[in-house]
Amino acid sequence: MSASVTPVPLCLSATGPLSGRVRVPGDKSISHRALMLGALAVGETVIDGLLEGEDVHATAAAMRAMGAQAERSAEGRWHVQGVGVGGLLQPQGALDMGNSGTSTRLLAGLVASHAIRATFVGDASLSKRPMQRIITPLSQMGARFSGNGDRLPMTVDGASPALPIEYRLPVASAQVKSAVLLAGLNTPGITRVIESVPTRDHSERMLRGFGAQVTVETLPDGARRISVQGEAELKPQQITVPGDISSAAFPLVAALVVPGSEVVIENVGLNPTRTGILDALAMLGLEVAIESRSEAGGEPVGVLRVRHALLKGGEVDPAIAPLMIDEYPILMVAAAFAEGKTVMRGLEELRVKESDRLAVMAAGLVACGVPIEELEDGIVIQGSGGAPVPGGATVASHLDHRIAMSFAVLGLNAKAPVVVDDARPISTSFPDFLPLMARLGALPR
Ligand SMILES: O=C(O)C1=C[C@@H](OP(=O)(O)O)[C@@H](O)[C@H](O)C1
Ligand SMILES: C=C(OP(=O)(O)O)C(=O)O
Repeated sequence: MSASVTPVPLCLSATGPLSGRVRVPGDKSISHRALMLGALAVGETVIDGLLEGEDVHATAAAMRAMGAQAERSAEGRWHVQGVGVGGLLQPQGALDMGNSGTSTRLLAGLVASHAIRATFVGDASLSKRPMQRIITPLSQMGARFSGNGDRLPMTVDGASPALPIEYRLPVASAQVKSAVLLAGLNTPGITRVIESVPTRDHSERMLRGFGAQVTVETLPDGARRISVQGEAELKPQQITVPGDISSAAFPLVAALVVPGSEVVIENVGLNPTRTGILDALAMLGLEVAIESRSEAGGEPVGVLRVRHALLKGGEVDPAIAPLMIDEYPILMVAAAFAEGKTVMRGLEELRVKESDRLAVMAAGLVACGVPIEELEDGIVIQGSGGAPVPGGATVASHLDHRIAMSFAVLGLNAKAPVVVDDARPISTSFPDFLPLMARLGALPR
């Protein structure tokens, strides 16, 4: 999916203080969902602030291939003409999901309850990621899967009518929860998902916003049961996508680790199911200041101000993992500069992201001279106490945007430059990462 077919290395080295005010691009999770639900509504949904990263483009292309229209107008506003729940058409070719797990798993849910067949393909990273987690519940709803076991390429034959199920998530995963809820939209009766641990709730919020009947109950054991009434009629919406806290985390940690820095980050989505990174930093002694809170697209938004600070090592409560799952790589970079040891556990899910983020971060940190111990489900990092880390290594990004951006940030306070072997994956989620960092004063060499 990337424009260039050869790796594009990126070299970052120690910089002076970072300063300025920046605005992060639209939230990736919310952008995918806005396109999908817009494509299932009857009429035109208008979206402002959509993330224009490769992952979201993969979703837009898939919705077009299944009959919806999704176009960007000159001023950057997206217009989606939906086909209505039940109206998705058989795509003519394979759906190319690129690097995007969210596109694949949520769209498989949509296809699962339509009388169509779709084949999903992806890049080398996505083709290694497990799909059994969606195959199990969607098969119970009547969809049939064939292809390559629980890996892509994967063909889904949707069921019509699909069967409503009640499904308890065996792993904390918003993608699996959303796949089942989206399948439930075109399923007669009520489809229910139970999650013992809360995960990002953008699907629930946006389904309600589009007029679907969604209820959330707390069960006696504390789990949440989310129910969606099937054969829903979705009403088109006007959506403003808030900025992505997962993207904001990179300039935030950059300001934290580069001496003398002070950075303001605008338009940061602060949905409580996404703000675990702020809680983790607070556990390590840093309260990030939140200024002027507002709301966008049914989600809380705020302005973050962060200054250089010395974190204190400690234990990050594993219970917050689902609320910051994508921010662990950059939190590990923050921990590399803390005073003392930081322990992060409960992170098995990191092993099945765009790369095995535990192994890849561990290898990159070791290469950059940061003492670590990799655990089965986590990592222990010995911080430098604020001093520059040695650096002076080339780190492999393994087609993983968050790994590439994390090591770019590490390079900003390293004795010798840090090279990321391939920066192309950054455009899956944060195409403007380098220009934004440059505006703050961090220029690649
Ligand atoms: O639902 C979503 O939009 C996402 C859920 C998370 O994945 P899991 O559900 O696999 O934890 C997260 O890692 C991913 O970046 C986006
Ligand atoms: C895990 C991620 O995304 P996805 O699962 O959509 O590939 C991510 O963005 O960090």
